[in-house]
Amino acid sequence: MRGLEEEFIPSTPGKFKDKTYYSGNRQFHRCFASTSTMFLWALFLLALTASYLSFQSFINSGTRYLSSTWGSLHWEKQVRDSAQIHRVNGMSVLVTGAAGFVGSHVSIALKKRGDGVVGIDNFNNYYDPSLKKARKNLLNLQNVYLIEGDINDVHLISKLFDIVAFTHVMHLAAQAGVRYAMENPKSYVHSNIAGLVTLLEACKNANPQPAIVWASSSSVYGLNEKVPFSESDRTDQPASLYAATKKAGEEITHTYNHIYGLSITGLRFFTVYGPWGRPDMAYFSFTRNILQGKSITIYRGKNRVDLARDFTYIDDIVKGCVGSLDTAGKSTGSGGKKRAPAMFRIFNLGNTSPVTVPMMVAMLEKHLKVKAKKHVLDMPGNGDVPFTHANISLAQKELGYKPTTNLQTGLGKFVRWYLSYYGYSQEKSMKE
Ligand SMILES: O=C(O)[C@H]1O[C@H](OP(=O)(O)OP(=O)(O)OC[C@H]2O[C@@H](n3ccc(=O)[nH]c3=O)[C@H](O)[C@@H]2O)[C@H](O)[C@@H](O)[C@H]1O
Repeated sequence: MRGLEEEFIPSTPGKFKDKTYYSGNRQFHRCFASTSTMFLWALFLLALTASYLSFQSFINSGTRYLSSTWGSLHWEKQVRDSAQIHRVNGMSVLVTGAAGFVGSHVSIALKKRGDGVVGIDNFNNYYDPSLKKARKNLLNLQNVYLIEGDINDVHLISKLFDIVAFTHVMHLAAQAGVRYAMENPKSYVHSNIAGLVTLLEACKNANPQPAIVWASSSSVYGLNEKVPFSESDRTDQPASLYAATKKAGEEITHTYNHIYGLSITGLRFFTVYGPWGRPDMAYFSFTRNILQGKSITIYRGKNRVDLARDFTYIDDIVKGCVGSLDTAGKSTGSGGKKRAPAMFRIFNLGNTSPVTVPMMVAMLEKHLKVKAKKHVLDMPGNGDVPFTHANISLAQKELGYKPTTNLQTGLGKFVRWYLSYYGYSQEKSMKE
């Protein structure tokens, strides 16, 4: 009887011709050979995959570093560099709406004095985005990094707080404009309510929590007839959806202050104007139309009373914003929990000297040296209020706020900027 070994391994290979054995052996060899080949192939494929993956990760890290899209290493570096503080006791500020009128001015003022600034703006087309791009170029010159993104983007906002321990948030991103709310109500809810809440959630979760200064509006005084408007006056009669969303913002921020210990300062801006302003505002569109020889519509209130605004020059508003950041108390929460009561403030930032709309037009005519073609119309029921007038004593006391530019001077500066930016010609004005 052949042993097991004999059965499979011939004593003299090639001599033994047993068919059964031979074919079994061949099968064994085939089987052995194919297993080892497969093993080798598997090893080879494994090595190939490993080297491919490491090459891919090398490529990825290179691309991540070089790419400027958000989340890339290069992007993170730009954000960190821009947030770097260059003065003693400086702050690191996230400015939302930084390509906007007030946002761009505040960002530059902060950066110039050595604070760290990172801007974010969604560059929407409520008015010509090319003006926003031009403001972005100004910010670039001052080394302010401006991210193109929406405050509703939860991932982007929380990523920003992961990268930088912002000490302050200057929240100026909003859907502005009183009358446009009738055309596009949802955009007010999207930016002024949903966007605000997204931002506050990120601030609440941040560690450390930043102090927040944000733009409310004089429009919250609505149909109030008591003048001048004081912060303690009633604000429960908004005349437009814009005003209602700003008032809602005041209530929402109060909630986050109360529950999570966020330090909040709300600023009620009064019809801000000046160089690099918003083309949708009356002083701006009137200038364009006067230069183009087109007529302008001047609204008139009940009983033929002229409408009036407490027009406030941009540099004064910037001082109020910076003063608010400088005096803001720290937020007290951490890990989403309030540790102690935090500061909650609301200030009027106005000029304290209202001017009627026809008077404003007369000033523009003087600066432009062109007569306006005026078309006077009774104020339509579109959300407008007949007048605004700020009492600024609280801001004076707490922030040292003191407006220094009257409308005549401020419009002169605006017109000089307008002409240098757009020129006199109609062709250039079409850029708006
Ligand atoms: O303080 C604010 O919180 C708000 O200020 C600004 O709103 P308003 O004060 O309404 O400014 P603006 O539109 O320039 O109209 C000025 C005057 O011109 C009158 N007006 C306007 C247009 C027109 O064609 N004719 C006209 O007579 C008009 O009836 C009004 O009497 C911001 O836009 C707003 O976003 C918000 O920040």
